[in-house]
Amino acid sequence: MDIADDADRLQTLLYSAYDSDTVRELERPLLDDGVPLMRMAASAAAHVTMTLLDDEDLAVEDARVTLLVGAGDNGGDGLYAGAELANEGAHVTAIAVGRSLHEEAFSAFVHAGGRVLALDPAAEIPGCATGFSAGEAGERLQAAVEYAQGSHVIIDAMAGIGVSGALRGIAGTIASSLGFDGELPDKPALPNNEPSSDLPLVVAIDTPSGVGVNDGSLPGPYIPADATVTFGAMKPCAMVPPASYACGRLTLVDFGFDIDDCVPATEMTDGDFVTDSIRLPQLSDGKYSRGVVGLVTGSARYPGAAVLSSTAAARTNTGMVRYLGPQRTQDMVLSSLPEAVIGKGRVQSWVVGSGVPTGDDEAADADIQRETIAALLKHYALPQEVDSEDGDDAKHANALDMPPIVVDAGALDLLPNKVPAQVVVTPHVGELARMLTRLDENEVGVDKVRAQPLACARKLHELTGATVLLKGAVTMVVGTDGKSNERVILSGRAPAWMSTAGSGDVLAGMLGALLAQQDDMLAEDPALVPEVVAAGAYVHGLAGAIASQSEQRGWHRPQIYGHSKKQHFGEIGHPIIASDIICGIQPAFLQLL
Ligand SMILES: NC(=O)C1=CN([C@@H]2O[C@H](COP(=O)(O)OP(=O)(O)OC[C@H]3O[C@@H](n4cnc5c(N)ncnc54)[C@H](OP(=O)(O)O)[C@@H]3O)[C@@H](O)[C@H]2O)[C@@H](O)CC1
Ligand SMILES: Nc1ncnc2c1ncn2[C@@H]1O[C@H](COP(=O)(O)OP(=O)(O)O)[C@@H](O)[C@H]1O
Repeated sequence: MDIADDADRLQTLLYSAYDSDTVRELERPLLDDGVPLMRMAASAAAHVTMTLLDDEDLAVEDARVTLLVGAGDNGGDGLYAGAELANEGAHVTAIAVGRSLHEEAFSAFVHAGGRVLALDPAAEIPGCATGFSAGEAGERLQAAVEYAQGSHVIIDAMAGIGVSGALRGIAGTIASSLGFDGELPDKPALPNNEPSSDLPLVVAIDTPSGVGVNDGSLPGPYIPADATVTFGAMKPCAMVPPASYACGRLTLVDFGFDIDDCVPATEMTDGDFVTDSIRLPQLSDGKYSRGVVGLVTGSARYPGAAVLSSTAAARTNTGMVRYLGPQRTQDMVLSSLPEAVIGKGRVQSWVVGSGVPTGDDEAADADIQRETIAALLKHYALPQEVDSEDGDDAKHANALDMPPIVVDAGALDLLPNKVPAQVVVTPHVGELARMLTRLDENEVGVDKVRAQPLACARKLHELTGATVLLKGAVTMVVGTDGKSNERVILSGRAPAWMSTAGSGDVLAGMLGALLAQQDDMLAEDPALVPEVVAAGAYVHGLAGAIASQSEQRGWHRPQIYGHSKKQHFGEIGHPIIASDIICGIQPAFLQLL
């Protein structure tokens, strides 16, 4: 990545997340130069807290603040932030959840008038009572939880990027008492990630304690935040659900990390990224060179999907759509889309399975669409073993030469075990759980996919080689970077109004169209597949946002500390049906080009 100037660097920071090891490498040269990162981090966290108090019309001198403090540097940030708030007149109490505290931050905190309550009987914190009995420890814990619940703000500094696994011990008990354990974060989908007005407000230091920092999972108890102040660069938990839903409003404190040679762990699409994936019509173009999409979608049982997917494909900057299906769906497609061509012919991409029954469906046996799809998908099967026999090499070459294909809904259970990267599978969480159960031969429940969606999408990519698009409020794409590494690109553009029947059929058609436009480039460079697919999810989300007149979205980029403008009140919008998303496609292109 070549980041030409600071504006480009900031733009990259806003849409990239780096894993904790990378962040530690990035901070090292600054720490070696004596840059006071912890003081800078703490100061930003204190300011964000004061802004939140101000928004709630609470004077800082009247505010009761509870700090939950771990023994590491995350706790150090919290204590310095607490010291600044105490110096401003707030009443700040630190609850120590570990056996020690960051020494200098602790003394700054005490010097500013902060109080400390230790919960671990074996704690060694100068000036704090230790060595109490188990019974007294239980009473202290209960008192600490009640105190925190009764305060105006909780600053969560129990653990940041140094956490390993699920929160255990006192930190785990505090998190399950004040937050959630086993439940996913949920709240009304509002524009601008509005903090709730319920007290206490929760400000997380760097990351909410208990979330999977590097994969956005929720391995155990965690405390959802109204605001998270994160340092240096985002970590994946700031953009990958469900952890991203627990971060609330994000503020990024830019330390000036040199990210030039760093590969992000996850990237989020933005409008500029998407514009690069759209092929503009050329002077010499004809309908065939602009891309022809072939669709085997809809069925006697679910005919509407044929119309939604074909119309969406036709509207997404393509030369032509060819439709294959039973007489009834053909008639329906033609009556909504007279431009469609019925029957076989050359295509630059396929879309299969939307509105087709799955193998478990009683309508599956009699469904001719499944037969057509199964026959087509056989051409994409790769040999399972690397040391293949002679015939397998030819099969391998044929599979690689096939046009890109979007495998949706009822076609997912027909996917061969190993396929090339131009095969794009588009499950929602339930479908992903079923696919993993089939391919991994272990029962994978929907709850597991909900708690660890990125890990599950990665697993499916690893098992099959397919580019995986997992649908949700934040849609995740896991594909290849072309050098045998994986690339994760997310899109959080869609408003929650888009969770409506047929929305996924529209997405499948749009993806097919974008892939058809780029088919020659994709064959040369499979690393483009996840880019084009994530761009498709973004355009789909934007079309839905335009249709629903909503400024709500699955993910909001962070505010850069010190650069933030006051947020305007965004429009929540109104309900839509999937056909409305198709009407939003043209204005979405107008906005992007
Ligand atoms: N990046 C930057 O530029 C800057 C980073 N900075 C800050 O440093 C933070 C990283 O600090 P860090 O390395 O000290 O680790 P940290 O997050 O405090 O966690 C360690 C503590 O957590 C505990 N613990 C661990 N696992 C646990 C579990 N499962 N359940 C329960 N407890 C568990 C562990 O306990 P132990 O295992 O020792 O018993 C220990 O007490 C970073 O997030 C940011 O805030 C800023 O200061 C400035 C610049
Ligand atoms: N809460 C949400 N916020 C934004 N978009 C969502 C949300 N839930 C689902 N979506 C989007 O709606 C679409 C639903 O697709 P799918 O589940 O396949 O529905 P269907 O099968 O009815 O077409 C996906 O593109 C998904 O990303």
